[in-house]
Amino acid sequence: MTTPLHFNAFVMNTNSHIHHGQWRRPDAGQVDFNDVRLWIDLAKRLEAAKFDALFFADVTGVYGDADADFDVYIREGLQIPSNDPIPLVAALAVHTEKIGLALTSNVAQSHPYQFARQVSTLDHISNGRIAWNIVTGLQDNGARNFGFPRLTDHTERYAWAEEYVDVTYKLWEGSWDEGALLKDRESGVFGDSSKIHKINHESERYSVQGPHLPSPSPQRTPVLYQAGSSASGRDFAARNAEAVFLISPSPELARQQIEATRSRAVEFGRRGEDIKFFQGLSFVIGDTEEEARAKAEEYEKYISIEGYLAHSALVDSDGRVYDPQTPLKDVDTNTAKGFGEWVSKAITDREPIVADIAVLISRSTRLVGTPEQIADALEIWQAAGVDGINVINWVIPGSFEEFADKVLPVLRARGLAQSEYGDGPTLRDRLFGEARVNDRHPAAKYRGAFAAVEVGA
Ligand SMILES: Cc1cc2nc3c(=O)[nH]c(=O)nc-3n(C[C@H](O)[C@H](O)[C@H](O)COP(=O)(O)O)c2cc1C
Repeated sequence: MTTPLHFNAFVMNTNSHIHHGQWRRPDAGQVDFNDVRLWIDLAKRLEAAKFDALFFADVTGVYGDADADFDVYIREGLQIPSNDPIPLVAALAVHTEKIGLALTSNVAQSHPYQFARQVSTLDHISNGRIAWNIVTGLQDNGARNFGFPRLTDHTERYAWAEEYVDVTYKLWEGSWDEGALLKDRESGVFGDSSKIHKINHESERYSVQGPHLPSPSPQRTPVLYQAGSSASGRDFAARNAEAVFLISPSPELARQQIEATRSRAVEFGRRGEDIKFFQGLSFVIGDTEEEARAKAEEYEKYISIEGYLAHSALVDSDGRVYDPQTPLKDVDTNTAKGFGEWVSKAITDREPIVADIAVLISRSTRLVGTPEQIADALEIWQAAGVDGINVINWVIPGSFEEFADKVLPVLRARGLAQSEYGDGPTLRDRLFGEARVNDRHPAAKYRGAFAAVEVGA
């Protein structure tokens, strides 16, 4: 039997998120991202199309060298200006009923006590539809905005994330026992203090006494997303993630990453199927192949070479984005060496230039074709182990509308997309068949763990 794929709409509360330059198109609604009505309208459309979730990426500063100027980012509207997804998700929660709402939050940007409280509040407001994309940052500027001299060392960032999630797991899973909230008007007892516990957490960075202020929300722990690809990132995912976000250049490479992460998860006492993998893809859809190709060419006219280079931090030693015409052999960058090697392999009939990198990035996870051809390609991704797709947009809302109107019906006919939301009120119910993290997840060990600790101890 065919299993339906899951579909998320991948967005950011900004003008230019992934496909830089497209905001100049006349149908690009994302220029009005400050207007909450854009997002409410999008969330409703996605829910009508039975998308699993609306997924918000986020950053804590600008890309590139923290000491360089940032005029490229401003000119392009490239993730600046950008708004915080958390209050936006609250607004979307009250205008929708079923769709999951995923937000990104960096461990450096807020204290875990405060963050855990915000998430519990959102999970209450949405009746259990919140997911958290756990990130550790990619920007020196993003670190400096929170009082750190630079981005913390890579391995250390993941150690920090482990410490951070540990605090939140204790608050979400351990601080309140089941049945602690009584709301008993007769007896005049609102909560049962014998079932509510301080967590007395002490670690290198955090000291948190507790108890958690909110009462348990439908999911308690939100659905946990993560996107690390390095060895330490993968270990973190194998231990903690319930969904992993990939931008793999091919199904075969996705398969390798999925298998490696799943077998690592088993070493940590979890099961391979405890983690779902979402590949990021963008789509150019035509009624015929020719129409799709023509549309792809039209999108390419709007591509901002400089935008892609700036986003991928292809900058010189002074932190400046390279001139697009620079021969690749003259590039000396610390930041994006992998891209150079990739382009040199792809372009062999002439001298590759910096602009080639941008074009290749824009095409790397793009599927161009008829709805049938796209469905065929998605079957290949699914066969590689992918459970879902994060649909990356060119324009909002058009890219999602087109996908919903043209591709989803074909996928449904093949059993590859859901026609209705699954049972259960929460996002986790619909992904995993239960509202709470399963017993193999590290958060689960805190259930009841503080019950023996005397109140006030
Ligand atoms: C599809 C995808 C989406 C991501 N979204 C964000 C994001 O919204 N904010 C962020 O700070 N980092 C984001 N990242 C970066 C990851 O959190 C992570 O730092 C990056 O993949 C490098 O992984 P590594 O640290 O294991 O090498 C994203 C990465 C991928 C692949």
